[in-house]
Amino acid sequence: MGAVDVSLPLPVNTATIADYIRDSIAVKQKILEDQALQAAIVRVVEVCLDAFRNGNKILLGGNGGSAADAQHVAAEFVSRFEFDRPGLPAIALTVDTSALTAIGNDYGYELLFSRQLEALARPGDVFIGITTSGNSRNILKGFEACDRLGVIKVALCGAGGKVHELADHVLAAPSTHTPRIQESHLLIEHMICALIEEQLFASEYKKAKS
Ligand SMILES: O=C(CO)[C@@H](O)[C@H](O)[C@H](O)[C@H](O)COP(=O)(O)O
Ligand SMILES: [Zn+2]
Repeated sequence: MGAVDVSLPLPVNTATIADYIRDSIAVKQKILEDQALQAAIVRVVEVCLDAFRNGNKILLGGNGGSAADAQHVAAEFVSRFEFDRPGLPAIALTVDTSALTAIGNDYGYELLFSRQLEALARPGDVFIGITTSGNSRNILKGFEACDRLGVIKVALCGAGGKVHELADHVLAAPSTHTPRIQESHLLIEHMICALIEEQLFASEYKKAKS
């Protein structure tokens, strides 16, 4: 067998790469200029701080790339974000393959998050549902369950979708394009983690920043 040809069949289109970067920056620029969205981010931080201070927890759910986000954020709370400090209670409802396959198989994929919320959530907890379309049925059903359970509903979404009407707090990336929305979600998620860490652990924060 001859050497493997690892070159791409077509020349790499650097114009396309530049367009991707520009599009991503454009959505983030809109977030930079969107005072209402920034105020909503602060309100979500306050809601999460209240939950942690009252002994409650944060639960997160999402599909595909947003499932990865749910795990990413939960790990940042439970382990650490920017500096060492005690762990904070957060659970990604996307990680237990036995629960996910049992619920999907026995009750249906739509009930993936609502069933786990019914089992794990307590009044005063916060559910962050991450969905770029804003219409994923399992997230919508999750929010319906929150109403029955006294759980605060935060939607991390894009410009459209039914979650806008269902959630208590809507953090909408100003785009309808899934990858661009996901890139902005990561920015918003990291801002929320940073602000919560700073508020809860002010002296450790100051030490880490000095
Ligand atoms: O990561 C991506 C696309 O960038 C995909 O895996 C994407 O997350 C999946 O198609 C999801 O099922 C989309 O769900 P949603 O964001 O509309 O709730
Ligand atoms: Zn993706």
